Amino acid sequence: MPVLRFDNVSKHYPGGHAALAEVSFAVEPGEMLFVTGRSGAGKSTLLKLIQLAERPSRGAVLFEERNLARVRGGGIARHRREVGVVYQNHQLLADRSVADNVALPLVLRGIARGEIGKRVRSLLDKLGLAARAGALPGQLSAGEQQRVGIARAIIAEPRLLIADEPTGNLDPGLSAEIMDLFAALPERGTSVLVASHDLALVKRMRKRVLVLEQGRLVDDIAPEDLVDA
Ligand SMILES: Nc1ncnc2c1ncn2[C@@H]1O[C@H](COP(=O)(O)OP(=O)(O)OP(=O)(O)O)[C@@H](O)[C@H]1O
Repeated sequence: MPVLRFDNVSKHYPGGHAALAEVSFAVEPGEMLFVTGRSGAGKSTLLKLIQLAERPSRGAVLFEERNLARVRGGGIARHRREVGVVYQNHQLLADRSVADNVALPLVLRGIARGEIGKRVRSLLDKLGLAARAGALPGQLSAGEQQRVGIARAIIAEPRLLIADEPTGNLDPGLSAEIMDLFAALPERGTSVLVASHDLALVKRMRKRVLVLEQGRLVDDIAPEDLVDA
């Protein structure tokens, strides 16, 4: 059963042209893929539909075969807990430590304090952030901040992780490091969908690539069909 399925999805913003037009694709459990396209092609809109930040004008978005159109009220918060989100600008809480930022999704789920401490320490360790646990976000480098953002997005082991231009502010070396982190996630069973316009980086990762052009899905490229950047 796919984790995520877009079935003929179109999105028109009020007064605008089609931001997405008849887009269909499915993401399998543990799969990593990219969505790419020029500025305005519809990448962010596609991710917003998955988080229920926007609703489709036509067609259906299905999460584990549940039509998100039927998810309303308290169901929206429950759905969002199953989808981890990594933002370009981190959106970390400036007055909380790294450990507290990463712990937040577990605190919101009411998990016991001792268990939270254990899970946060173990993940920070894996991401090379153990020594920064007590630091405030403002004391970290851009790459470290992005790793904290990723840690927060994956600590509760979401079924799907989505990221919008997660390496937008980072230099090429750090971008590659962050992408490698994402690529390791499917091993935990998390599917990963990354929007990026950095074609060289996308090609280097050798994963499936969806190509959007003016809201249309014009290509769905298998890893073995990617040519070298
Ligand atoms: N809230 C909105 N209201 C009206 N039009 C919007 C809104 N959000 C996006 N659009 C339009 O929808 C289209 C797709 O935008 P979207 O942000 O999804 O593209 P994108 O591929 O993510 O671009 P970028 O790489 O610049 O972020 C664009 O024409 C954009 O102007």
